Amino acid sequence: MVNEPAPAPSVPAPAPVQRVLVVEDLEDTRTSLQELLQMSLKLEVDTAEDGAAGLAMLRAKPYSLVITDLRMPRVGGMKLIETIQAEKIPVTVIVTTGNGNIKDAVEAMRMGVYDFLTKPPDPQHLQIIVQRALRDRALQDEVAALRRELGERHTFQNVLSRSPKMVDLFELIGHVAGTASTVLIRGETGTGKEQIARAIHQASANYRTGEFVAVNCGALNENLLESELFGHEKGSYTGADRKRIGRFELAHKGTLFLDEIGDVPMSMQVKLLRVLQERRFERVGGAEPIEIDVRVVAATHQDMEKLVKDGKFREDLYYRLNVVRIDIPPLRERTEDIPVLVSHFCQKFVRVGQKPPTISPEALDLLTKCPWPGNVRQLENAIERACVTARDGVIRTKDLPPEVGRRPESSAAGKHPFHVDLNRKLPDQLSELTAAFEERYIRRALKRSRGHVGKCAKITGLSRRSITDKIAQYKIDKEQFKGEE
Ligand SMILES: Nc1ncnc2c1ncn2[C@@H]1O[C@H](COP(=O)(O)OP(=O)(O)OP(=O)(O)O)[C@@H](O)[C@H]1O
Repeated sequence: MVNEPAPAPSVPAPAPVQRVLVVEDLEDTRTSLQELLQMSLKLEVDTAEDGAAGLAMLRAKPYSLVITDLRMPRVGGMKLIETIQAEKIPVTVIVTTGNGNIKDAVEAMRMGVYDFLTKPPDPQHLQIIVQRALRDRALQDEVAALRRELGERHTFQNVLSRSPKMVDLFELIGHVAGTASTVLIRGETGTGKEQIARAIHQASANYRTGEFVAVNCGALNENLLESELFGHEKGSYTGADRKRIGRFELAHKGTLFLDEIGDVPMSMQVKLLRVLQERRFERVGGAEPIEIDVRVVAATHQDMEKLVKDGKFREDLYYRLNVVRIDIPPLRERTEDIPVLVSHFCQKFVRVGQKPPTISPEALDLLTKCPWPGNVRQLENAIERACVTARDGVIRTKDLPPEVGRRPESSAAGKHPFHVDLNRKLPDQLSELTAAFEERYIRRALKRSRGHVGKCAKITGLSRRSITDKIAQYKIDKEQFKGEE
């Protein structure tokens, strides 16, 4: 399924430069605020004398921040805030208020404004609040842009999908990106858990400047895992002849990907829980606490609730990890992704100096019907192989591995041809049997005639026209017989 692109937003796009609008009816206050912001923070600052004028300016050009008085003639600050929200204008609002009107400011805060300042504002305080508001606005705009990108393109950081379930998941990534939350990704092997973890890292404004560090928790025994995650001091155990920096430290300001989290031994689970709670740990054999700011993304193919129920995984750690949960559906539940993935892998594995191969409809049909127990990785491997064997730039059924369900014989394969099912009517079963026999016969004849329709017609005693019809009816890829005997 291909979703329609999101409609173009009807509000002005977020401000590319950080422009501020001061809305204030008292001329002196208005100009002094403008000058202060221009001089101290070098910002571009416009002014309006009331809410109506301010609104007209907000609709005409993009601003990052509005600093507005609440009590003004014509349209006051509250009305301005309400309209900004109703029209979804992407701008941050700070209100200014006289000392006696704190109640109004509190009411405005309840409506979702960023902060309030009492008049006359202290210049230093004003600078700090405005800088913070502009920084947060920039982050919000970035996340919003990212969400639009994810929603529209169905592609992010090489994660491709056309499936509505996956597109929802992209939205979730966009949301998670703006937070520091721990994420638990669940999915069968090869569904793309690590790739999604990388996408979260890349999308996170706060963490993408650091490293993406992956650890396969299932591949290491308890001691190795501890030293791998936390590092060790020189001489902390026999053989530790040098200090070693652990993965948590390497991932500082970045993302730590804990793959196969369900395999972490119980004693290590306690240690992991402590780091997640306190964001600090000591190296093995060390006493000095090391503070870290890391986003943890864990992944598993296991049923975590069952592990918890069976006493193999700590419940408290499970809840710590499961703050945001991402379930990646298996490929067989999103077959609409198969064509787009196939074409992506054809481009990835194109042979040097050649154009990426195309795929025959019969081969694509087979790929769509395969249950793919190894999911996207298995599909990737199948296409990599097919790119090598494909002739004339086309991947045909014969280029696919047998496990994808390539059946040179009857579609009734697997069942005894004379399987009698008394729960079904005889004529129905007879016509199925005839069709299965016919398909088998035609395949054999095509094989002998090396895919040549005329010769196949001679062998079968049917017309060329009938052979062509039968080939279409049974979805036979006659090209696969070329060169075979
Ligand atoms: N949606 C996708 N678009 C493009 N490539 C994908 C997608 N999903 C997975 N892949 C590719 O499939 C392969 C397997 O993905 P990945 O290693 O992320 O899976 P995994 O779920 O972490 O596997 P495992 O459970 O075995 O650790 C990778 O080469 C990855 O690039």
